[in-house]
Amino acid sequence: MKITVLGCGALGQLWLSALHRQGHEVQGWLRSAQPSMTVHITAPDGERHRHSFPANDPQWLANSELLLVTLKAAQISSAVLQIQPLLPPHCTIVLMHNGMGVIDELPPLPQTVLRAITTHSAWRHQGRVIHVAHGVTHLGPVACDENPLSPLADLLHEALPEVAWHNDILPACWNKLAINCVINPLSIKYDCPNGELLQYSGEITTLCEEIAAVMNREGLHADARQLQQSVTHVMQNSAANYSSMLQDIRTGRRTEIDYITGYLLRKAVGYGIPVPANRELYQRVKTKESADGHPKISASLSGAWQ
Ligand SMILES: NC(=O)C1=CN([C@@H]2O[C@H](COP(=O)(O)OP(=O)(O)OC[C@H]3O[C@@H](n4cnc5c(N)ncnc54)[C@H](OP(=O)(O)O)[C@@H]3O)[C@@H](O)[C@H]2O)C=CC1
Ligand SMILES: CC(C)(CO)C(=O)C(=O)O
Repeated sequence: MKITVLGCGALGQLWLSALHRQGHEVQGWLRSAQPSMTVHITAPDGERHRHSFPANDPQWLANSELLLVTLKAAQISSAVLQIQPLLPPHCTIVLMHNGMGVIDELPPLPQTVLRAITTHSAWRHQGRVIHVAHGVTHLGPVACDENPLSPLADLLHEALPEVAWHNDILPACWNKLAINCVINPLSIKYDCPNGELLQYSGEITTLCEEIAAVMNREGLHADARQLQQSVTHVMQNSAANYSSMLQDIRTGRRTEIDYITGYLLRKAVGYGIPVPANRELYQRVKTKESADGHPKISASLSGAWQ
């Protein structure tokens, strides 16, 4: 398959390399104007892969059957809208990111748009991508009436397993959102790796109760105790890791809080559900972002839950 990967950071390079090794024709789409890029991956078992890829070829884009978008949530809508007119109508666009709400920023497009979330873990270090741990990628449409594209899940699964197809991806997105709503901002509040958050179980219970209340109004049948179990499980499995949000704060980058807790707060306001513990964490992260010189919350979000 002819594929363009938009956003060639940690996750994007992982997919570029994996899809190439599976025999697909893959190019990267970069912010900087350059005709090629080199990817170095260190796999979880220590095996190393190095390969050069074409980049930014508009003709390649015009023939792409898949646009895999692996940008940070706030970067997606403007970047996709910039190149979308060059895509053929039969190209499938897959948005693979943490958080929710990006899809609402996009107008209806002629291309099919799918959502993906992943629990793979990768980070960039000295020009390399370290694939820290394998995970599961969940893929599917945000509205159940799309034509099933489960063969795409099979294709992605062959490149970088596990990939699971969902006829409705929203429950999987909400479960991941819930985990990120708890771990990411708490890791900033306590400035610690994920495992150290296990000691704040009372606070985690309150956060999960608020999140479950919003999820239930979304029709997801969430149970606060089960959510807390999932959160605890992720904290234990990633005990030594620093959350992506804490890494963003430490490296002076904009966080994804507006698409994680921010999304939850917007939904909570819409349903009239009080979520004070989550709001307190949201404001804490925004204050930290502003203190570090990051852009304040975007106009479309401002004041909605204050
Ligand atoms: N890494 C991981 O293990 C996981 C990541 N995720 C999610 O996946 C998404 C991507 O994460 P990750 O790969 O870590 O993020 P990165 O920041 O490593 O990658 C994003 C890449 O996109 C580039 N970029 C930014 N704007 C543009 C643009 N307009 N056009 C082209 N390229 C652009 C960035 O360039 P530059 O470096 O110059 O800014 C960067 O290389 C996030 O939502 C994250 O939360 C989810 C699970 C695991
Ligand atoms: C699940 C978690 C919290 C793992 O660190 C994550 O997805 C992140 O850091 O963004």
